[in-house]
Amino acid sequence: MENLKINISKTFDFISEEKVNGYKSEVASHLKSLYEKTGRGNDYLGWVNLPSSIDDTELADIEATAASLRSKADIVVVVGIGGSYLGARAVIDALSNSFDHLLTDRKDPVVVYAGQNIGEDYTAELLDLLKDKSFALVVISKSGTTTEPALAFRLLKDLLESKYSANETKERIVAITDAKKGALRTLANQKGYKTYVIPDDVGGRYSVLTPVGLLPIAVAGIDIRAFVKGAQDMEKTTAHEAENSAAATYAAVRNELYRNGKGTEILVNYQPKLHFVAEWWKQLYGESEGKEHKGIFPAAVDFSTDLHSMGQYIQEGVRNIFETVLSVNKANREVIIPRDEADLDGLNYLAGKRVDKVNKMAELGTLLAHVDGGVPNIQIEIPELNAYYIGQLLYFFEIACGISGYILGVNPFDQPGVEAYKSNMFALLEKPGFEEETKAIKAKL
Ligand SMILES: O=P(O)(O)OC[C@H]1O[C@](O)(CO)[C@@H](O)[C@@H]1O
Repeated sequence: MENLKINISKTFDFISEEKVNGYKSEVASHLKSLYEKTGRGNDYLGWVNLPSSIDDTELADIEATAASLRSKADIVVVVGIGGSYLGARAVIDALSNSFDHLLTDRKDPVVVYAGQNIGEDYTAELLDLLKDKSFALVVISKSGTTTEPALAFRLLKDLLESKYSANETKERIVAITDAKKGALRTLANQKGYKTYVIPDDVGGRYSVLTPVGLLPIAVAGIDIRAFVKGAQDMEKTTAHEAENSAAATYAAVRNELYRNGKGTEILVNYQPKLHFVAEWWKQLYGESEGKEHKGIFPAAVDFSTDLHSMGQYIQEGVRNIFETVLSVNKANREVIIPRDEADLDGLNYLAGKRVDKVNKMAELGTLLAHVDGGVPNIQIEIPELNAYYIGQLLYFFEIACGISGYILGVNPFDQPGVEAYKSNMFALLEKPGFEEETKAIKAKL
């Protein structure tokens, strides 16, 4: 198997190669602090060795639970938000048929999501859908107290309980949460649900290689062993190549771009299946680096779709952006463009070529146009879209994020800023214990 590669040559019109190389000793020392767990936020570094520490028993247990849910349910609802949702969705969407939910001759249950928003219509429509369907729940919350998934879980659990016996309901719920703390842990223990533990030292956005990601991914019928193997190989390669690794290069180059006025990074894909990899990446980098009034703003686009909406801005708007392109070498499927006698659409010059050829030329043409327009470009080359390379990619981004956050000079493993909206929401909802905040916030209205 190959490794994914990084190409930063198209940044050197904007920053100096020498300067990027100058980060090497700093990167080496940050990698050392990650491996030795001595840097800032070191009580949340359990993810660093997750790939190499997952054992066969754990994988087999997850596979058995997934098999049981798959045999019972036509729809499995994954309830969670943020890091308790995005990793699973990123991998499942990247590796599933684009029209998965419409396939009728299926052997895998349809995976749908809840608790990642508080939309009442979304909730009502989901409850309507599930009423007459055989479904199961995987509820995921590290804290066990996050409002969005707790609310969705209460409603979905009620529906399950109204359809099935207490014992059958129990068989259809799996909870993934803290070993001891939180409302979800208390409930799961009381009801006797099958549970998995999110280790104390693994934060939500770094948890895709724990049962948080692995169980839903296995439920979707994806080979979690290949996914883990990809991450393991990336863990080994990064440790071995250290400051010369793809992760080290990515961390260095994006910080050098940031120091040169490029405060927004746009993650670009040309495969719509990667949309949720970008959503996962946005949380990873946004929550890790956006603090102390610092940090690159992580944005994302799906090309060529968004070339017809965002392309103008990227080409000619404020020059504070750079792009990181997820470039997939080889499409998994082949579609040949047919010849047409009349050629009224003028497409015969493409006859006999693959659709992927057009996509690749759109990618290359865009890269050159954007660089010419003043947008530095980083390319991450992924040999093909499969579980192994997605495993490599996600671990690559995680370790690069740890290094990058340390270069930036922040703690990449906390997220204190997320509490502000929660506190306001609780005050406005008059949650017990928030009486003072309620008074204060009402005075502002
Ligand atoms: O797993 P939990 O505790 O429900 O948290 C979900 C998400 O919410 C956050 O804690 C932010 O509120 C994220 O960091 C996390 O990924």
